[in-house]
Amino acid sequence: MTVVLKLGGSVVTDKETPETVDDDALDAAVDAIGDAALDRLVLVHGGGSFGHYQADRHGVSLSVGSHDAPGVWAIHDAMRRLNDVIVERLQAAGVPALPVHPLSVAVRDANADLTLPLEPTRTMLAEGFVPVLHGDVVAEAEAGATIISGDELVTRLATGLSADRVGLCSTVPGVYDDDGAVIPRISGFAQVDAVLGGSESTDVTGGMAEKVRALLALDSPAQIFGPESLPAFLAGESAGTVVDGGAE
Ligand SMILES: Nc1ncnc2c1ncn2[C@@H]1O[C@H](COP(=O)(O)OP(=O)(O)OP(=O)(O)O)[C@@H](O)[C@H]1O
Ligand SMILES: C=C(C)CCOP(=O)(O)O
Repeated sequence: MTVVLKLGGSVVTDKETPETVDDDALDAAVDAIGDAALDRLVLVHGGGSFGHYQADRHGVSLSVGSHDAPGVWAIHDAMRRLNDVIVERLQAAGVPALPVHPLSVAVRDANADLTLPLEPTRTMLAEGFVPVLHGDVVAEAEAGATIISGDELVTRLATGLSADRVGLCSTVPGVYDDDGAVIPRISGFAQVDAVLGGSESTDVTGGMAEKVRALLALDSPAQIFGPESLPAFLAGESAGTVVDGGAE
């Protein structure tokens, strides 16, 4: 059973304060992951107040690249430092976590199509490690370097590793409808187009709308849920909103 789980940057950082880890939220997530002790778990984390802040500052986004090496490095460095904290906390809780930095392995061509070699992640999994990837900057032909979101990594990993379960843990308990109630199941974008806004704070990768779009493109159902439902997701229960594009 292969599980791909993204810890939202909004969950593990204080998104309003640049480069600040939300220690309590991260510790709670790490405890849940440690308690679940899953066999084949791949983790991805987002940028929160680390990557998005730096990306905004240096004018780099999913579509706008940069050739400014110090700027590109500042974005990567912020993400790497957040990744360091997450890997260290996981290891301290007994989880055999190791980093996989997308900048060093992934690339986009001149059409912005992504190549993400999965061998490092696959081999780590086979050897009993828990690979921890993160939203990052990647080299892009004719554009310098652009952002890759944690959500895009999740969909690539889910497909490439034939994941059995996919979860996005965000700050909200699921995708809200017009009345603020959690929608139990989304099977097509038209169903939610009107209610899906972007993220409330600095977020260069599109917030909830892009999450739903990305998950709808998967073959298997995925779940969007809040931190309170992380133990349930890890236990194999359904949590938050199920996004099931295969049912379309
Ligand atoms: N209909 C909706 N239902 C739920 N959340 C919504 C909706 N529309 C917009 N949002 C916003 O989407 C946010 C979640 O997206 P965001 O990109 O911040 O999540 P994340 O993955 O946790 O963070 P990051 O992108 O930093 O990793 C919520 O905090 C909320 O403000
Ligand atoms: C902004 C950067 C570098 C990463 C974005 O990843 P996300 O928070 O998953 O959208």
